[in-house]
Amino acid sequence: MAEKHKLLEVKGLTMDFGGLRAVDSVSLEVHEGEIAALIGPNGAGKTTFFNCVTGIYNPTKGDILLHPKGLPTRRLNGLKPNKVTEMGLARTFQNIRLFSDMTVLENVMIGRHCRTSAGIFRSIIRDKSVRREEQEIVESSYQLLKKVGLAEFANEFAKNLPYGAQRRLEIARAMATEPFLLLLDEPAAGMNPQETAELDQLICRISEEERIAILLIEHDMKLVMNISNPIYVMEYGKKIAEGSPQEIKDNPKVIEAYLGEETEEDA
Ligand SMILES: Nc1ncnc2c1ncn2[C@@H]1O[C@H](COP(=O)(O)OP(=O)(O)OP(=O)(O)O)[C@@H](O)[C@H]1O
Repeated sequence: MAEKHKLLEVKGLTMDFGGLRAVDSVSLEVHEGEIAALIGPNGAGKTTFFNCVTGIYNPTKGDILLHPKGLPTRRLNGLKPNKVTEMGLARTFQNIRLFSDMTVLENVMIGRHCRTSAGIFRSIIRDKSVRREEQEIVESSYQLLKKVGLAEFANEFAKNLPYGAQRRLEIARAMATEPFLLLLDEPAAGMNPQETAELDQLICRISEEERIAILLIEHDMKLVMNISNPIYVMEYGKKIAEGSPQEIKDNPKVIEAYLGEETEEDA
């Protein structure tokens, strides 16, 4: 079988906050077609890892390499978050970051703007081509809302959506930037079992139909074990295991790390 194309390659990533080493020499890869997961107990360094990869922090050490298909490799270290997004890597946040007083549709349109050509001057004078581009943004944003099951709420204020729907809207906004790799930080947090089951399906659809590779941080073990492979496990900043769901379930180091932690599955 042909080797899958490597999209993200992180080598020896280390992030210090003063005397605290939050991420300690972590390496991982995400390949085309994969839904990969990064798990670990609270405070293991997972979100810090995402923040380094997406330009929020400049890591202390290590390399973050993006290998877009058919394009040269890019080193992401130190790039600003908007540059990382432009390169095809989008993310959602653990704490929902929507524009709550804007409509659901407008929130997605903001994501699309990173792919539009009109500069500020042309946007102000709104020439014909800008108006056409805007119409296209409305249409494609609406199509994305359909994909995540939120089309009927297009004109609702984002703040009025139920929690699970707000998380789906965040995913739609990230998809609007046309990524080939999507990082989801605890997408199921705060969701009820019904919403989590729908999210499970949505993530699989994004992977299969949109051909977007996914790396997700998640505490809901049922969701992780259902949909992701490979799974990477962190504890105290270090990667302690990687493998298939079965390998991770059977790994004594992982079992040890989670002892005493109440997982969502137990809850
Ligand atoms: N900006 C920061 N300044 C100082 N310390 C930080 C900062 N961000 C994170 N940390 C620390 O780094 C460690 C890792 O935190 P991080 O949020 O990455 O863990 P996590 O695995 O995502 O945890 P959780 O599952 O609870 O979200 C923690 O000890 C945290 O307090």
